[in-house]
Amino acid sequence: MVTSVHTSTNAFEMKESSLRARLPLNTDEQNEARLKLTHVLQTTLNIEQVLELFFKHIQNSVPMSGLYYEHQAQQFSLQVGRDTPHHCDYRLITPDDDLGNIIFSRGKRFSEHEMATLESLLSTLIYPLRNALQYRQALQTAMNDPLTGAGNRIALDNALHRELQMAQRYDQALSILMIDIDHFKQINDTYGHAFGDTVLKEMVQAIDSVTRNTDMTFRYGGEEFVVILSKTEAKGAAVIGERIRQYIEQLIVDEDGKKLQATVSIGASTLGPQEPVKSFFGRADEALYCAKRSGRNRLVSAKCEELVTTS
Ligand SMILES: Nc1nc2c(ncn2[C@@H]2O[C@H](COP(=O)(O)OP(=O)(O)OP(=O)(O)O)[C@@H](O)[C@H]2O)c(=O)[nH]1
Repeated sequence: MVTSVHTSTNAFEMKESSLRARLPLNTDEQNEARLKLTHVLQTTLNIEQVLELFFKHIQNSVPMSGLYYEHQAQQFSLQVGRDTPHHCDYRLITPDDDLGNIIFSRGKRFSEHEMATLESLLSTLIYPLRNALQYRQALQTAMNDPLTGAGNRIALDNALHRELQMAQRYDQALSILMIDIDHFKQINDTYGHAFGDTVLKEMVQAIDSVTRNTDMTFRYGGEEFVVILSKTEAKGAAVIGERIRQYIEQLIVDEDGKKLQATVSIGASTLGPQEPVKSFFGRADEALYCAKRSGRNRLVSAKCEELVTTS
């Protein structure tokens, strides 16, 4: 078992006065390293790339085996390199923002001088990191459905093309589930639009609670959702689809004294060899249509073959 040894836990604040106190001598070499790093980090807004570039370039000044970064509010974390027993961690704070935590690790202790050098180099990371976090947040806002938090249609389109390319390049299975709430118009008409919105939100939570973290949920239309199941064969898609159907069937949406048990119809499709995205998606849509036509509250495969029937 590897025991973690914390060399130091520090709050790194962007206050020049407190920073200067711990800086090592300002040699030309260090100034050059900081200047170079500043230029390199300005070349991208992608947060993964910013952290990878930072890790790569600080090796010349303070060699280490790994870097772990985490930003709780954005639910983002990244490990670059390997995690080893000795850690040195910093909370990155500016007067306006909390930029998360960064943990450096390696096989031997960090000396005081090395920590001072790290702090000096960290000052070059602050603004590129803040910009990358803001960019990531803006992208997420543009890609998410504001009501349910699920990915929106643009995100679905991007993810479908990306997953299809990956599946074809690495010869991996790929399936999708198209899920539609049954008689949703009637739910809205009977209980009101606000309650209908709550049902939509709870559907996404229900889908997310029974699928893996790597599965992705999107709101495709009003009351229609798509789940992308990477590395999943038809059999696996049937198991997950049926799990979602059963979970939702038993779920009671309860708000302001109104109670409802909704059901969903699901169409499943598994990617065929060399199949274009349009056909893959279209087959799931047809399967969903079959599920609706044959009585709702059921899961149907792309070939209109009912996988599980509810009596
Ligand atoms: N509350 C709410 N309703 C929405 C939203 N978007 C779409 N809808 C409603 O979803 C309903 C969809 O109705 P239909 O397409 O007829 O489908 P359905 O009633 O579910 O019937 P089946 O799918 O055949 O079971 C319409 O009444 C839309 O107004 C939304 O964001 N919130």
